[in-house]
Amino acid sequence: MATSSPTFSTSLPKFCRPYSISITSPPQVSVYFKKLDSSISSALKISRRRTTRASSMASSGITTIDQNNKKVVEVLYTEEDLAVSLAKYTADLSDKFAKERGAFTVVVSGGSLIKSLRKLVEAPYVDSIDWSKWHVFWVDERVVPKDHPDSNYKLALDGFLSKTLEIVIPPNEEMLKKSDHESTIALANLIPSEPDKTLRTDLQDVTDLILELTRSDVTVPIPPSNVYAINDALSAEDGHVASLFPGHPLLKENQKWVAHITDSPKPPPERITFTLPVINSSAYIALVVCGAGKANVVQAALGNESKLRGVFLSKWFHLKGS
Ligand SMILES: O=C1O[C@H](COP(=O)(O)O)[C@@H](O)[C@H](O)[C@H]1O
Repeated sequence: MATSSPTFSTSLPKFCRPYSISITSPPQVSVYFKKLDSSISSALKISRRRTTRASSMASSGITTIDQNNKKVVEVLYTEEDLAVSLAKYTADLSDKFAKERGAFTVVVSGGSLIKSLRKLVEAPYVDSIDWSKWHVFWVDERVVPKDHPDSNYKLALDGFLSKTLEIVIPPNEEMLKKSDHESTIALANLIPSEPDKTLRTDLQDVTDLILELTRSDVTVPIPPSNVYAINDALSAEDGHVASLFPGHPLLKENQKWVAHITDSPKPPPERITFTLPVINSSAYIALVVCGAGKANVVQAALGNESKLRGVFLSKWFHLKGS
């Protein structure tokens, strides 16, 4: 895993320029699903032909293994099992990064992922995880007030983060009232930094924030290699990741770290999002897919015509038959 600290200029860091990013190769997914719908099975044929190792059938579902003997795609049959597996995976990574780097930088999406992360704030993980090492970012945020039901920030705070740590989340009425682009960026990115573990509430463009973190001793550089990004995407209607929608020009953005979208096909129309090069510079990317309506997009994504253009997954959690 790379540990280099990039040199920054006022322009975009080198590793965000097209094709110069240090990224891991997309995992060779070896798939062997016994119980998939015929539509999904057919989409998996190419992968299956490439299978070099058999999958194992765990009590909770099917685990697939790549050529490096790493579990890549895990199909769970209940949402409960998915949440347990996701918690273990995340807790293990937290442990690894905390020990190796002294920090664990996590990027979360909104959506149903937050509910699926609930096991992390239950025993045994809530006590075993060193939460003080966590640095949490949002992969995308809707431009709405932070107390709005559509806010990914609020979703994660209510459903997950406020139940962890002894994080003191100072209510900041002024910030909560703001709905402008800048405040969304600032508040969408919370840093429970040591030692006070409080939320950062100053207005700051997220790019500057990342650059500051990158330069600081508090944590190791975010891109290219110490981030764990967890996405809940593949929405029924489109198959987006973060606020990057199939067919949208923003998918091709390769100069900015964070981009603004004003015509999101999924409401609300105005959002901010990490760009694909930044997402792909994560050391680990997990995709959590729940919901019957997502079957078609799963088929496309696991097949050759991926709608997740260019997202290199480390781990895919798929809830079967929901
Ligand atoms: O709009 C968004 O939706 C997705 C997924 O939502 P879900 O309802 O299908 O779970 C989420 O990944 C993203 O962060 C969010 O802004």
